Amino acid sequence: MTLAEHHVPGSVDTYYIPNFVTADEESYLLRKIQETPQPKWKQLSNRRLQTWGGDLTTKNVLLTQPLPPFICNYPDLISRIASTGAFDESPHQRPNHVILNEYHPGQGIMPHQDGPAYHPVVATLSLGSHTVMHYYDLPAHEREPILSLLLEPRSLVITTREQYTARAHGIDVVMEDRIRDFELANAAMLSSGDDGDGGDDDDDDDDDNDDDGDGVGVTLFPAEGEVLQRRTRYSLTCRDVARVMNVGIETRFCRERKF
Ligand SMILES: O=C(O)CCC(=O)C(=O)O
Ligand SMILES: [Fe+2]
Repeated sequence: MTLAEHHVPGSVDTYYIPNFVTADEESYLLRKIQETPQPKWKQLSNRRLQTWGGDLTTKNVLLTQPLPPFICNYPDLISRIASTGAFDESPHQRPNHVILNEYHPGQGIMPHQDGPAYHPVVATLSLGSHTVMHYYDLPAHEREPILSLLLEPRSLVITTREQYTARAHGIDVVMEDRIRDFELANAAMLSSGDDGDGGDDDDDDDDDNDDDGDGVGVTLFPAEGEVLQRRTRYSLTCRDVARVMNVGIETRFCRERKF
């Protein structure tokens, strides 16, 4: 696979990979996430989150902690992300920091930028539900998005360079997404015929669009017409913090396992 094959048409520095993890891997990851102890969660006003890989100091140094085995060993998510080539020019050639966000239907994240602590590449895996991610020119408030992507469950979206440094991104606070309200830049890249229920699917072909000619897989999720009801979505936002300080004993960013 080359990253270029997954370039989102009309975008700057944005890549979309459907079915980056299998339905079985998704179920496993969701179970592991449910099993994490309550105190690991940080409650924010409109979502809750966990931080894996360590905490950032006020000077943007990562005090490294080991990443959980369920993103290093099985599935080998970190290596799989590294193998896309997206992190080839980042300081550690792979993510060393992951934010897990949980969004219930009706929750989202205000348009924002991810800031200077990270090398300007972010890879985000969606689990459990779709969402629609909007990208904005700066300043972001009260502007129409310049790019909108439907992020399917199990998909990976990668933004790099200018898309990272010169734009904001956000998720609307809505219970359902009216997919015709936005031009979805990745419409022709979506998987199809996949009911998203964690069962086995036979559509491993990334280019397998639906047949109705408009490129949007309208039967992907419980959908009435062109409205996609949101379910609870978990996202893993994976990035490389340039400056690290090893405070633990195991700080090799799960580099050693090869599959
Ligand atoms: O949930 C997402 O896909 C985006 C999360 C995000 O933008 C962040 O954590 O900075
Ligand atoms: Fe962000």
